[in-house]
Amino acid sequence: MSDQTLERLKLDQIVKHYRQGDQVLEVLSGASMTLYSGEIVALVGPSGSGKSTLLHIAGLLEKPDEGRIEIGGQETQALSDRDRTAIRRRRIGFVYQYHHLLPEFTALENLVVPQMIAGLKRRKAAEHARELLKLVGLGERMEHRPARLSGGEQQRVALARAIINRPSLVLADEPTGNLDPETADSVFGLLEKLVQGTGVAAMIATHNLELARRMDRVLLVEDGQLVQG
Ligand SMILES: Nc1ncnc2c1ncn2[C@@H]1O[C@H](COP(=O)(O)OP(=O)(O)OP(=O)(O)O)[C@@H](O)[C@H]1O
Repeated sequence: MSDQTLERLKLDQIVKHYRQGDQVLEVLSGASMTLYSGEIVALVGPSGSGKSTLLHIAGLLEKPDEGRIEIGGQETQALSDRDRTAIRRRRIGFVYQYHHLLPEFTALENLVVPQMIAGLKRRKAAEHARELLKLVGLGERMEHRPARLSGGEQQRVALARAIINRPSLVLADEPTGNLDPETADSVFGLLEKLVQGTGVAAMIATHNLELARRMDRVLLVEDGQLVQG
């Protein structure tokens, strides 16, 4: 099997309810999808349709009420919380609308920390972080804290952080939602460049339909299900 056909994420008949007072809200009612190596897929749908919920479930941050999740061919339902965390750390990179960088740390340190948590020595981690920061165009800004970076630069660091431990899956929730159209475009271009040829698969929730059209596929959350757009 070629790398391009490897399953990175499989969601099968995912059901998720939330309780709101006496009411039960069914957000996902049998959502299924498969994401293959090398694909960048857009996740679209109206506000409140369940995009973030789906990403949280795919990223093993939340459990569904029903359904199966496979990450890289591995079933996850029966795993302990500890094993779920291990998969999340090793295999999944997250990007959010707000960068979630550590504010007291420089751009460089923000990339060093997750690598050290994954077991790398500081020197090796710093070397790798420098290389990646140069690649994302921040070679001159490595020692800046997030507050001293522009919104676009912060998201470039956040993207670099998401892929620094070489995940096989990147999940992004409105990664360009806070950016002006031109910066959004360049941040998305960077994401494309970073995952191209690496075999990483990415699923990106967005309200930006122009951006969604540039991706390999569009999935629409509609009535709790996923429909090919
Ligand atoms: N922890 C929670 N408890 C109760 N209800 C929740 C919870 N999380 C989400 N919801 C509800 O589930 C629905 C789906 O929310 P979700 O954030 O997944 O939508 P979304 O498509 O990502 O929206 P947006 O585009 O506005 O970010 C919403 O009605 C929301 O209020």
